[in-house]
Amino acid sequence: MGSVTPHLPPAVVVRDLHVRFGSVDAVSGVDLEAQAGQATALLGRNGAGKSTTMRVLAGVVPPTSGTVLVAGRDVREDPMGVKRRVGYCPDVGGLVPRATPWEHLQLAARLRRMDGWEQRARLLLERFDLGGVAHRVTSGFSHGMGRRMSVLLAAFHEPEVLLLDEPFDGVDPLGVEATLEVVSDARARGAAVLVSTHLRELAIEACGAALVLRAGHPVATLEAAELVGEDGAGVYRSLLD
Ligand SMILES: Nc1ncnc2c1ncn2[C@@H]1O[C@H](COP(=O)(O)OP(=O)(O)OP(=O)(O)O)[C@@H](O)[C@H]1O
Repeated sequence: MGSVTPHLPPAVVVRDLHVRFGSVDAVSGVDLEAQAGQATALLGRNGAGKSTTMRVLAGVVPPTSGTVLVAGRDVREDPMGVKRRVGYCPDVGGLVPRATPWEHLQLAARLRRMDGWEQRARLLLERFDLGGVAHRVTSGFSHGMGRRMSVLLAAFHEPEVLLLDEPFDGVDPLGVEATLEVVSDARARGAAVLVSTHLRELAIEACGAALVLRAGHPVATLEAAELVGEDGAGVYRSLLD
């Protein structure tokens, strides 16, 4: 009998997710599966429900209803377990204004008991062109510098599931390149990656598949190839209208 590859459960499973804030239905009926080694984009206009979905996956916002499993943990039953297994770059905030990049990485390493973290910290800081400001408090950072630092911090501990919410927003080409490398490295070591963005072209570069949301509803699941070029732009526009 030939050898059989063991069937791994998906790293992320979302079934019929609903999130309601008062009278606002932020997310309505989202289904999603992400496998280890895959990157999936969450695409959609402002207010489509991308960040809310990411916050649920990060264990920060509880689902109103539906099932959400991240790295085998149920976000409702074990949000701390989820937080331990993900790396989350929120769409805004996430950095301590009075701490330096080095202090952020030092604290993350201590909390996660990472050995020999200094070399990886230095490498990532150089990759994101933050080596020169490693010891400057982040309160003075530009928007793009803050974005780059948030992506770096999310990926630093090599999480099972990497969640990047608007990682390209206001980021220069070098930062975009570094972020694409981080996504590619994470996939290569078997992490599942989710990238929320409204930038179709960067979603295609970073991810193999995309879930398009409109007003909280899932409207299509596409292969990245279906979104390429003029034809892809047309497909995307038609999904948003
Ligand atoms: N804490 C909250 N309280 C009330 N409404 C909220 C809250 N968070 C999100 N919403 C609403 O939920 C909807 C989805 O918002 P969300 O931030 O998830 O969209 P998004 O796709 O990430 O948008 P953007 O591209 O602008 O970041 C919007 O109508 C928003 O106003």
